[in-house]
Amino acid sequence: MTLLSQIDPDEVYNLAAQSHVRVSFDEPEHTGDTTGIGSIRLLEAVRVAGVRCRFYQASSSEMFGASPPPQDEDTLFYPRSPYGAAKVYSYWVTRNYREAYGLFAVNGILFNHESPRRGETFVTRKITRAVARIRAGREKLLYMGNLDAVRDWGYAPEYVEGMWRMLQADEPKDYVLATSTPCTVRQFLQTAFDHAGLDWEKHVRFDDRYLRPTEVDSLIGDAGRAEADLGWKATVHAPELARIMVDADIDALECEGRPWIDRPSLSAWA
Ligand SMILES: C[C@H]1O[C@H](OP(=O)(O)OP(=O)(O)OC[C@H]2O[C@@H](n3cnc4c(=O)[nH]c(N)nc43)[C@H](O)[C@@H]2O)[C@@H](O)[C@@H](O)C1=O
Repeated sequence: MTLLSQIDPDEVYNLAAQSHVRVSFDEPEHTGDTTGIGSIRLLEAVRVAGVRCRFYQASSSEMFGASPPPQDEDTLFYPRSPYGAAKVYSYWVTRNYREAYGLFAVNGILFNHESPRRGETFVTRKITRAVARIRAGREKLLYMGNLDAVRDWGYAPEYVEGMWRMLQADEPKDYVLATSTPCTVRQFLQTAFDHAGLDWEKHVRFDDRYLRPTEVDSLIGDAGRAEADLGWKATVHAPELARIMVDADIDALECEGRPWIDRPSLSAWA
C-alpha cells in the first residue's frame, strides 16, 4: 500500500502468480495464496490507498477447463486444477471491485501466449529448447506427457499489446485474447522438429510424470469481442510461433555463456 501511494500509478497489471498448472497440484496451498489471494491483496491496496488507477487482472483460459470449445467471455468456468480454481477466484474479485467500488478493473482472459522468454518447463519452450539441443548434438531424447491436448497458442508480444488496449478503452470490460487456431502438443512438436530438420518420432519418449491428475483437453478461444471493441487480432499462429521459438533457442544456444535476449518483432510494429 505504501508503494502504491508513493508511485501513484496510472495503470496496475497484476501478472503475479504461481502459473504452472502441473505444479499447482503439488503446491495447491501456495498456488491459492499467490494466484488467488494475491489478487485481492493488490485490489484492496489500490482501494484503501485511494489510487485512481486502472487495474488489469491476468485471468486465464484455464478457468474454462472442461467447458468445450470455442470458449468466449460468456463460457461457463469449469476449472480442472488448483491453478484454474485460484484464477476463477481472482476473476470474480476483480469483477466485484469493479461493481462494488467503481474501480476501472478488467479481466484479460488470455489463452496460452508464448515467446522465447517462456519458462523452460512450459511445453512450448521445453520442446523448442530441446530441439536446439538435439540439433547441436547436446541431447538425444525429450520426455513428454500428453501429446493429444489441444491448445490455442499465440505470440506473447501481441497479447501484451492487447492487455494495454484493455486499459485504454472507454469502459472497463472483460476480454478473451486468443488466436482461434487449434493445435495439439503433437503438432507443435512436429512443426518444431521439422523446422530444425529433425524427425520428432526418433527423439520423443513418453513419461507419465508429465501427466496431470485432471487434464484440460481442449482450449480454443473466440476473441471476437476484443476485435470488435479494441481492434485487436492475433496475427501469429502456432506454426509460425514454433519456428520463432526454435530459431531463438538455436541462437541462444550458440551464444551460451554470453548475454542474449530475443528481439520481438511484428509486422504491425514496422
Ligand atoms: C493459459 C495457461 O497456459 C499455460 O498452462 P498450460 O496450458 O497447462 O501450459 P503447459 O505448457 O504447461 O501445458 C500445455 C499442455 O501440454 C501438455 N504437456 C504434454 N507434455 C508436457 C510436458 O512435458 N510439460 C508440460 N508443461 N506440459 C506438457 C500439458 O498436459 C498441457 O495439456 C500456463 O501459462 C498457465 O499459467 C495459463 O494460464
